[in-house]
Amino acid sequence: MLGNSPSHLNSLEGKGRGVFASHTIQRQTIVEISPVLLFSSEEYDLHGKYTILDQYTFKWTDGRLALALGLGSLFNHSETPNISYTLDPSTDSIRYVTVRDIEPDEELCIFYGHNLWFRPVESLTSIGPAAMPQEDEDEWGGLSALDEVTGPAERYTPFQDGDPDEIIPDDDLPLVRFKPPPEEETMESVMTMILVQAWVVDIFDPRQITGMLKWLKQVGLESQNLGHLKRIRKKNGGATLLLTTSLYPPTLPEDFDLPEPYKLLVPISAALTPKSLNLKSTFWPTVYAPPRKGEAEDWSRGKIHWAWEIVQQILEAADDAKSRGELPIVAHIPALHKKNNEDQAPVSFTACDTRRSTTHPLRHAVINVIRRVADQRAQANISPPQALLDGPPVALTDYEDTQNGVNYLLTSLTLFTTHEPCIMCSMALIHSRVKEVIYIYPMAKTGGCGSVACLPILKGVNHRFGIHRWKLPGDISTSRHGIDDSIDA
Ligand SMILES: C[S@@+](CC[C@H](N)C(=O)[O-])C[C@H]1O[C@@H](n2cnc3c(N)ncnc32)[C@H](O)[C@@H]1O
Repeated sequence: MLGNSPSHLNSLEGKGRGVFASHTIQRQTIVEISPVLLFSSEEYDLHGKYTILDQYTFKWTDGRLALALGLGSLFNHSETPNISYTLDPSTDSIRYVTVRDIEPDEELCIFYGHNLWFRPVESLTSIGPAAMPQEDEDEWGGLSALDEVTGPAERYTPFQDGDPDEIIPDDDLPLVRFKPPPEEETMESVMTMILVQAWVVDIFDPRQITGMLKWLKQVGLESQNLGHLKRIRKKNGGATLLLTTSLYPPTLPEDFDLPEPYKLLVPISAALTPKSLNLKSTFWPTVYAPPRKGEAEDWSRGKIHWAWEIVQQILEAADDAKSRGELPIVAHIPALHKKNNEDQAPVSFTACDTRRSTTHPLRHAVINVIRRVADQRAQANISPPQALLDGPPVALTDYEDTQNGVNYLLTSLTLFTTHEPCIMCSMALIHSRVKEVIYIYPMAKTGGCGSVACLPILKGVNHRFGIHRWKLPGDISTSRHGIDDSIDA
């Protein structure tokens, strides 16, 4: 270690030399500025790629090849880097900056890209060969053409071992929860709440109620997402039974001799305050669920593992989008399970931002992915079920137009996105009733999920969704998915 230098070299089994912190280093500290040696691709093809330098060279901003001097060539790779780096063509140098606080003797690592030419020591428990580099996509090293391509690397994924149901404490999570200020459900927000159309049926003989509740269970209607509403409303000695909020009424069991079901407007969410309970219950008996202090869903090991994999996938998809000339913004909705049909393979949706290729200013990744879900739903709903065909003729388009709530496309679903959604996209997510949003890069000037504004907590907005920022891979300004911070994602 030289003088007061923040870092020093050391060796690690399986990695060779690496750079280590000499003392505690704070987040956002420049730990190294390495001048680079630049040489042409012809020189590289003729000589460089046949030498050890091949493991240290990478593509410079203008297509030439670069070798970092100083410590720059000695940072090892990590999937969870604590150092980000910026290429500076004006000084032909690279700046290395810490992305979080660093402990003394901790190794300082950067992220080389997804196409490694070696197996990282962290992944040695997994089976299969390491991936080969692809010249155009790699940011670091391994630029020589290789003899055979052996498939993608088995990625090292934290949280994959151990009990998947174990709840992980917030401090150990790879993400940060957005904590909205405490809220009160005001009369105004209750008045602007959105109601949804539901099918109900009158039951005149109270002895039939138990039988009908059993029937709901048998046909799977009981498990529908209506936990915020009571099932039965008492009426003139009889009762009205809430059946479903689906587009079409269910076919009722014949042995009960019930009248035709009809539609009613019912609240879309539980009541947060006694006042809203009174109001909502005038539409339909509603459950009272005042928000518990600090209420937030726990993260299990299994859920983090699931999310981790998806985060890596969308980062790769953003690389792809970038290589096609699009903005490197990707949104993904995993595993859309069809209700009451568990045999159906889960469907997931991914879309990237296509503003550039379509020259259409609204083709944001989030809007594109919601559209995909809508298209899929539209296809699934193309023909009316038998119950409707048996009834009086109804024009399908009129029928759909009158259905409040059929457009709640993302109920119970999580949306992943590389960049914090802009205000337009955050509003679209509210309309779609998404359950939670996980984004990687905050957008300080345009983000609608906590940066510039937080749409789901605005007055008059009647749907809340959870917001999480993934802690990786660090600062957008130095990331490979960096975009102009005035662009709305
Ligand atoms: C740019 S050099 C880094 C410094 C290198 N460790 C050394 O001693 O010269 C890249 C090489 O380091 C090794 N390396 C870097 N990160 C690694 C990791 N996570 N696991 C195993 N080897 C790694 C690989 O051999 C790779 O070709």
